[in-house]
Amino acid sequence: MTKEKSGRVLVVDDDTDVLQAAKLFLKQHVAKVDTEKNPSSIPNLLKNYDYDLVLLDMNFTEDVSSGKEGFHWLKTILEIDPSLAVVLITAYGDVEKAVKAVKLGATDFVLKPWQNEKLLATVHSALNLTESRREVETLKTRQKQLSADIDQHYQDIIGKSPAMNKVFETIEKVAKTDANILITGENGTGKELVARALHRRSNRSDEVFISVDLGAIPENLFESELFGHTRGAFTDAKESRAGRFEVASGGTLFLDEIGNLPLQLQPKLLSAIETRKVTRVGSNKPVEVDIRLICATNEPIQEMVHNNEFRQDLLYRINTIEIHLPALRDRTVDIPLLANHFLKQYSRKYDKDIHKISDPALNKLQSYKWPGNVRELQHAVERAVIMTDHSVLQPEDFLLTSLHGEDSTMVFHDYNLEEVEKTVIRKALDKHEGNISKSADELGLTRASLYRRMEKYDL
Ligand SMILES: Nc1ncnc2c1ncn2[C@@H]1O[C@H](COP(=O)(O)OP(=O)(O)OP(=O)(O)O)[C@@H](O)[C@H]1O
Repeated sequence: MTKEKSGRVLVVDDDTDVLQAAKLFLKQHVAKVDTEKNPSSIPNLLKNYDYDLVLLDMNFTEDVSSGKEGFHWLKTILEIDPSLAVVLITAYGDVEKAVKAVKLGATDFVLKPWQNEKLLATVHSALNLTESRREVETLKTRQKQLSADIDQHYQDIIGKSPAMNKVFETIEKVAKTDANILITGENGTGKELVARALHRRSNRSDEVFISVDLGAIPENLFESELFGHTRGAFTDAKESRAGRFEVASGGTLFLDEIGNLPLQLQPKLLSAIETRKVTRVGSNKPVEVDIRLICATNEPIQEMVHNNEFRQDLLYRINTIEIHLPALRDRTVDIPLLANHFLKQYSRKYDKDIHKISDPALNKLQSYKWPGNVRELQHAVERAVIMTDHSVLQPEDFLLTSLHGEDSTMVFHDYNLEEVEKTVIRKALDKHEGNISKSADELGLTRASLYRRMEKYDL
């Protein structure tokens, strides 16, 4: 089977013989070849037709041999389409000018008279370059769109309590610096929301925001997830893979649940932060990375340092600035604000005409302990919006597990072992507010086997 020809080439030269020779030869190898004698037609041609490569003469007769015309047209082409490859056609003796042109953005040059194989090799590599540049552009656009979609769920940070005002002030002060930030707070208090807000307001906002939940990675995969691996580094490593540090380079890396980082990996993280280099598992070659690091934890990290579970030197590195998010029960003035914000969001989403939460319902929400914090409030409002038949939400629309958030009785509908196991796991998770390490400890399981069971029971 013959390979389909690809690549659309425009050749611009005021020598008709050169144009003819180029066309005759190139049309055997690429999809389309257009030729043009007059360089001032270039802008029009680029506007009306799609090209992947322009072969451009350096010297047009009007300004013989100064090459100025060539530079001028090179600049014009790249202004119209910066992803287009431009290969200059130069005479012997013009090499200096050709080098200058490459500095100005030309992809390469060929010397006149050319050897066909050489010309073809240059054309092919220039076409490949255009293709890669365009692929990168598409991927960047796609990635921006995806990030924007994710970010939509993380837009406004709602709050007017003094504690939240302090958080807003700190965000404004530190976002534009590259300082490492540690965000502390219970589950569901908005740590990821704050991390994304910091990224969005930083000088890296056009780059990626990569979030890694260290609480959700099995222990044996930690190292390769963060630092990458080479092919064959371990049994399952069928291909080389970049770690999250490399992927996040240029942007922000958000390490959630940093307290879960195994002690033996902590020196490697410390060294990555200090040297700004990472080494893939199975490799000896460090790769430079440029990241802004934001970490978050819901564990008492100072206590972990005290118990030798977290390295003091690593903590000093990651917490240049610390932002603490208070538990929702400690900022009850924010509850009506948040509840109304979620009410608006979910009435729109589920197309329901609910315009208010009654005062008694708000009182009920304000006296609840919210062990799952804002995330739990968000789900409570979502469920109320879906289930209610009222246009004003009433106390009975909110099903809160217990007004004190600590229901310690265990009720089994039968003694089916799976049912019992599921209930016990759910209770342990509730007790430790979703903290996997603590729940696993209490249940006498490894974190990995707790994850397996949670998956099995859909918890
Ligand atoms: N102040 C706030 N204003 C608006 N929405 C909030 C606020 N705080 C949290 N949320 C919402 O609550 C949910 C949980 O927030 P987020 O994921 O940032 O919490 P987290 O502290 O990172 O949780 P975890 O510790 O479980 O990772 C998200 O949907 C977020 O948009």
